[in-house]
Amino acid sequence: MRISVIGCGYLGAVHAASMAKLGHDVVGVDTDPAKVESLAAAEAPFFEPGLPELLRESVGSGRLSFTTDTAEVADAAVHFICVGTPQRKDGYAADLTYVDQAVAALAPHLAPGSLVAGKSTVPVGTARRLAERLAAVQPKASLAWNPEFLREGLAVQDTLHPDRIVYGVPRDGVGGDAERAEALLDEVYAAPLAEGVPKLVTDHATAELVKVAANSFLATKISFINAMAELCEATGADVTALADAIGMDVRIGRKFLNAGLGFGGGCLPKDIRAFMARAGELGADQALSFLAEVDSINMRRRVRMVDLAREVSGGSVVGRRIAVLGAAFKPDSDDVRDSPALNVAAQLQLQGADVVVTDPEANENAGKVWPTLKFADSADEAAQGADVVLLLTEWKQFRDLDPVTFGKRVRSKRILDGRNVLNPQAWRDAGWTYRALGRP
Ligand SMILES: NC(=O)C1=CN([C@@H]2O[C@H](COP(=O)(O)OP(=O)(O)OC[C@H]3O[C@@H](n4cnc5c(N)ncnc54)[C@H](O)[C@@H]3O)[C@@H](O)[C@H]2O)C=CC1
Ligand SMILES: O=C(O)[C@H]1O[C@H](OP(=O)(O)OP(=O)(O)OC[C@H]2O[C@@H](n3ccc(=O)[nH]c3=O)[C@H](O)[C@@H]2O)[C@H](O)[C@@H](O)[C@@H]1O
Repeated sequence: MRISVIGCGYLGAVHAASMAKLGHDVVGVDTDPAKVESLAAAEAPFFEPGLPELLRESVGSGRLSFTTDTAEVADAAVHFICVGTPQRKDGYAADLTYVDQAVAALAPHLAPGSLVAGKSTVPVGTARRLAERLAAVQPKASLAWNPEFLREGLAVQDTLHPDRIVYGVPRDGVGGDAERAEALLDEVYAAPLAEGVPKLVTDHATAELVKVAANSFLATKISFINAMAELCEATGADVTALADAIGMDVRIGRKFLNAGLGFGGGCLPKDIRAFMARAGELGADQALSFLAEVDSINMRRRVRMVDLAREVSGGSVVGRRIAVLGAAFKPDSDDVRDSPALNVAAQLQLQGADVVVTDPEANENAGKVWPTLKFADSADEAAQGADVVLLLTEWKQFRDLDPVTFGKRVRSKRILDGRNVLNPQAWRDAGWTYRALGRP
């Protein structure tokens, strides 16, 4: 089947390469010529485990190509919209400029009977609005919403073997032929469906809501445990033991109960804010008022980490050498969008600390956002002469640090574990002052 993928960033590049892996003939479209050039040369423009191998295989075999010209995808049967929907600069709402531009560029090239399948995360109601616009240009095309649930760092595996596949198909006469939309998506996802991945078919609005509801639930789970961490800090209790204990209840589950510096990235923070903004537009703002609390609990963790760094530095960080381990918003990614680690590093620098950051993959991206920070190639190099070390992104190489040998690098053995991943006893036994969020 011939497929186009419009927007080849963290989501689209992986989707395009994975669809080619499933045997489809795929063309990726992006307005960024440098990204297209890199992908066309089978080079991943960002770090994502497994993506380089997929690109090499499918670009090499000719099943996957990339272009900046939307006209080249006119013969595709299904067009996936994967462009960005960032937070608007003037508030919480999602910026739909890229979605609107992508659909406007695509519409004149749509073949009768083709399907536009939105994957970008959008405010509820967007699919209907786009369907009305498409109908005016190519009434024989259909539009579905097919939200994506992949996690960065595990994106290839999540795309090829998802937990579920959701189709939002036209149900009220707007957006074309529901049966055809479902049949085309079934053809796209024939391999995972044959593996037994559950499929849910619903209307546009429900599919749009499923995506933001899922991300809101995940964000709420993280902020819940971080609120418990605040209580633990006030009482001397241990949030990691608390999470283990409540997580053993199968109704609760242990996943996404890792307390620490909280959530960041290009999705959870902006998605909960866009959801609140949309609820407000719909006159249902009260329904989501709890998400404002989820957001503020999350942002408080960053402030708390800066306060802790100041506290262990004797009341001020001015002139202190601080080594920050991690810049990406999570391990196994080079993404620094709304990264808690980078935010803390920058706050400490603004307060007068001499900050050296190291991240196995994200130094370059972090340097573009905060060019005044210093960067090191390894934890050992960053820690040279440090007064305090902060572990803020839990890459394996940081989790595995040996407190004895690592202790030889620093000036003062003080470590703040922003992700609760180190063994406190082992670090204390090696002479370190160990502090963490939500742990005594
Ligand atoms: N990153 C992730 O893990 C996931 C992202 N999503 C959603 O997917 C969407 C995309 O997210 P990311 O890939 O992270 O963003 P991104 O910023 O990495 O990629 C967006 C890409 O779209 C391109 N683009 C912008 N306008 C275009 C146009 N008119 N035509 C063609 N290309 C255009 C940009 O150049 C960029 O390469 C967002 O709505 C996001 O919420 C959903 C699930 C997972
Ligand atoms: O819409 C999206 O883009 C995606 O957003 C998240 O995926 P992602 O942002 O890649 O990463 P997560 O693994 O969800 O982590 C998000 C943030 O939460 C933090 N986190 C996660 C889990 C936890 O227990 N504690 C915690 O602080 C991570 O450090 C990270 O900063 C969702 O997990 C995906 O299902 C969704 O598709």
